[in-house]
Amino acid sequence: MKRGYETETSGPADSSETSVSKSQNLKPTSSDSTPTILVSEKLGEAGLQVLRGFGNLECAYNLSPEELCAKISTCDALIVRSGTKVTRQVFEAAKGRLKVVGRAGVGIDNVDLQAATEFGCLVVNAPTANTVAAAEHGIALLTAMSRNVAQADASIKAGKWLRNKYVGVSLVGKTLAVMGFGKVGSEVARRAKGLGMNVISHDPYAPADRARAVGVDLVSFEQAIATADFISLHMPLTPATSKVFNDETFAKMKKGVRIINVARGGVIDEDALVRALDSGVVAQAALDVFTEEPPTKDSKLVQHENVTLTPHLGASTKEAQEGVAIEIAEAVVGALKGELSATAVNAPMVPPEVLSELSPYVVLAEKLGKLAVQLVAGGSGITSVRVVYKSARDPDDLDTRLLRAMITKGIIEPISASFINLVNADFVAKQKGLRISEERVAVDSSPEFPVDSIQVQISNVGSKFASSVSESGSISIEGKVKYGEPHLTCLGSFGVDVSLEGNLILCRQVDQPGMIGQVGNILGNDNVNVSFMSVGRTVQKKALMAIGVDEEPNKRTLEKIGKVPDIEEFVFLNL
Ligand SMILES: NC(=O)C1=CN([C@@H]2O[C@H](COP(=O)(O)OP(=O)(O)OC[C@H]3O[C@@H](n4cnc5c(N)ncnc54)[C@H](O)[C@@H]3O)[C@@H](O)[C@H]2O)C=CC1
Ligand SMILES: O=C(O)C(=O)COP(=O)(O)O
Repeated sequence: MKRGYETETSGPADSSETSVSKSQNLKPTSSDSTPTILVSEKLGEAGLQVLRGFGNLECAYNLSPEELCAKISTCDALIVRSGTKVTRQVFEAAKGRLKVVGRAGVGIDNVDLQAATEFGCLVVNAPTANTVAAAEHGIALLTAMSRNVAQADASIKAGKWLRNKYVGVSLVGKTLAVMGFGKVGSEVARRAKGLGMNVISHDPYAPADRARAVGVDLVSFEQAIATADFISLHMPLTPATSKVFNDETFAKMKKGVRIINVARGGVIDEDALVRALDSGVVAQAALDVFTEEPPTKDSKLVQHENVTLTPHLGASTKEAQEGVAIEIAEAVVGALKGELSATAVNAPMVPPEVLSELSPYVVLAEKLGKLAVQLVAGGSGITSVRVVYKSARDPDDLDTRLLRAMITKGIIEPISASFINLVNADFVAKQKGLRISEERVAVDSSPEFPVDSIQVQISNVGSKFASSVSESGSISIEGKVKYGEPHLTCLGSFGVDVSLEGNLILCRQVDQPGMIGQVGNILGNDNVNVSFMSVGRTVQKKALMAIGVDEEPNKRTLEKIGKVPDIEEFVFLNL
């Protein structure tokens, strides 16, 4: 029982729904790396099948906030509808394990997106599969309200036959204002035109030609509310739309206006709506959504004779729920596989083709970040990073968000406990006072490749390997992708060619014979396997030796290298 209502054990029913136990573990939870996906509200079977095929699926409905918090640290993904509040406490309780929250529907106002972003948790939604269902429900409420269907039904069941009391109003020729001309709003408009209504719309972001194509004029907010006989709400709940229908705006409406809300309860000040209903400014309201769901049973709004109510059923058709379930299951599985989702809500969307092309550069970017930070004396105190992308492509053809995020990850992860991904990279960088500026330089190479080279410069810091400092005084490293693998190609003013993998010893020495042998002997004698060696020179008779080693040499071995005469400096780097 919630707020005095009887509720189901699961979400809104469809005819195949059976009673579901509070926690239905559909596959044994294992301690292996198979991801665990928690579904906290009723989801269509087709989506559950997709999830079962991928991970350990746990369906646990009607969890209290405390129960959700207790469970979440064992879950890699959480799938919700509108009934689960995914608060900051949930992300905190997840202790870093929760990688993705899937909202099986459109509105994400029940997910704390800021907290999700801070914790590096991706949020995806299913934005298209319930559009028609919501639009049809809007039309159902419009017609039911105008003909008093719900009230008349209740009265006849109460033994009354009231043919005069429930005389309705006609829709044809009336003006409907659609507030929010998005996916649902435009479908409502189309259907209302079919009913012979004159449809206008207010949406500050909708293109006028898209509205015109449906025969709808976009008008100002004031004009919409002042001229409409019916107002149907289809905008998201945001700080800008919260309680946008209030005493002041109700006062500007045509007396006797009728309001339908299939969007979010929070866009209406519900107390003001009761006042407007009582004064007759609003003749009727039909509401599918409420500020608090469920609303209190004895609230004036719920009990008002001129209000028709449904318990957030807009998306609840069999067809929509199957569609939404598949859409969200695929998005969540994709995210758990590390793919970027086309329906990400708190991360840049990178189309799959761009992602596959950038993949090797993503690895290079992270390695360069990781290498650069290890060259900083003390490893911290970094405030300013400059990234230069050399590319033959038009700047508009190069999406660097992913590369920047990976450089940030490479720089921050070795020096902090933060877990960084595409979702939270910019947030964490900002929080740590790290300013990352980017520059694109056009080069005359093949535009077949998105990037020719990436240079990472860290300024205003000391370096533990002076050779990495360029003439401008910044630590500077540059890398390229060669044969699909990341390579370091420039360090300070030294040109090098080193595969960026495993562990690396960099030594600067006087350019003379025998140096490679001496260092190689030390490593060999101490059982350190050398995977490659490469030497780069400068004109000043200086050489830079890069040695790849399979494992980290112990302190004594490194000391021996440092004592080799003519080795002027060296550094061990873990990539
Ligand atoms: N009752 C239910 O079960 C369902 C409710 N919804 C809700 O319906 C709403 C619309 O969903 P969709 O059409 O899929 O989203 P959408 O994103 O396609 O459309 C929303 C539209 O609202 C517009 N908008 C934003 N701020 C506005 C403002 N201040 N004034 C007027 N318009 C504004 C946007 O420009 C956009 O065109 C959402 O709140 C969603 O959560 C959606 C599906 C089912
Ligand atoms: O998709 C939306 O925004 C909805 O409001 C649908 O909510 P539901 O998934 O039915 O709880």
